[in-house]
Amino acid sequence: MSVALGSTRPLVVRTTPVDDPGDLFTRLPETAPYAWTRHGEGLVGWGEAVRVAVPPGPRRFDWARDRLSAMFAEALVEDDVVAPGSGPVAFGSFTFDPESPGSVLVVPRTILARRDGRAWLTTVGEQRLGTVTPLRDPGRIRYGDGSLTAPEWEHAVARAVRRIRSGLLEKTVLARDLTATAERPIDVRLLLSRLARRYPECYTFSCSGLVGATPELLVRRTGETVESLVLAGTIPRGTDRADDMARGTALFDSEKDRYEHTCAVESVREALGPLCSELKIPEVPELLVLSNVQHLASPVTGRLSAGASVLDVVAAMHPTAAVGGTPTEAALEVIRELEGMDRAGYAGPVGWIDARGDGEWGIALRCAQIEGVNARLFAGCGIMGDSDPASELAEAQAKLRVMQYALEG
Ligand SMILES: C=C(O[C@H]1C=CC=C(C(=O)O)[C@@H]1O)C(=O)O
Repeated sequence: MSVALGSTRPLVVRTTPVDDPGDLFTRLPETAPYAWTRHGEGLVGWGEAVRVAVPPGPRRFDWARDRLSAMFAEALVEDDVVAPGSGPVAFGSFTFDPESPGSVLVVPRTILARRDGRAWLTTVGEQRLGTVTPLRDPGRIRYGDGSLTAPEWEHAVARAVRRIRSGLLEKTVLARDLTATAERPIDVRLLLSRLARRYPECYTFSCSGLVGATPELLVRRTGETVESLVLAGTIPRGTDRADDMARGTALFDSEKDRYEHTCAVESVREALGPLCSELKIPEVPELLVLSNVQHLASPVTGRLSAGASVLDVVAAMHPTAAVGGTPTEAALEVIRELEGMDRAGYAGPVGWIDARGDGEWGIALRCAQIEGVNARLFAGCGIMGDSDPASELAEAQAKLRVMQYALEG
């Protein structure tokens, strides 16, 4: 099923260079902003020229690719920039579970981009300048439990640990949700600005109400080159520099975290290997230090052997063991049974694709689904046979603080 807003005639797309627009978020109108940025660069969009509801099912990525290829192939495009992200672009968010509804692709009416010293504006159809209103504060935020209370979630972690120890699987990832209610409608632009300022290393995203700052790049495709940043293994930040360094070292030396990380790296190797003629994965991870936590991180690069689009690569990679587990099917079964919730877009792929098949997709972590005054926040942790439920809860709380900060400032 697909729903096209506006005309079903070919899209008329025009991309022109523009002067450096500065902070991209200051150009966004309040209604339905789209974003994918890091270190002040990337794409923001607004208005909806086309919205496509992707039907659930195991072939949803292929369906989405075919639908977009057909739409982009018949578009009338004038592109004076010709760079990844110029010409027609769709933002997208896919649910974690292929059987859950809610996966969506949107071609914004206007996209403003800034990258490598260049900036450009893409318009689809008639140009309508969105009115930029001042950012609005949502007022006091009240939090509530999501599907499980904290003790219930610890209990679920303990059950997962028992399953792992019984030999049914090696690793799973359990997530929890929190609800938040604001006094006034939540202005997504305010969340984006706060997230980008505090988490410049992360990819700040907004797509159809799913808003967050993820450190985990699932895949960037630029022509034949693919890049990914595999994360798994986490420790909260320390209280001072010495404590921070000690924790970083402990994370690096932790057998549990190193093995958890290896599972995630191997799942990426398995997924990318068949698509690539060349794949470089470092033997030893590095530390990624964020404002709230530190992660074990492995930057991966590869050369695509056949003309796979970024969505084909996403299809092959999702779900990695950083958000699913090892082996995948057994881990997903444990998640379905123990989490007691639908993850919706959390831990699913989020990002953008252009008509050349280039694009950037992250794993939607450190995020919330926003609707009016309501938000649903998510965070999860890799669970191993020696996981301690209380430490996993503390880690989940540290991850939830990203969106709590975005809401409260
Ligand atoms: C599942 C999440 O994080 C994943 C990514 C990085 C580190 C993780 C960990 O150490 O557990 C998780 O695998 C989340 O942030 O909700």
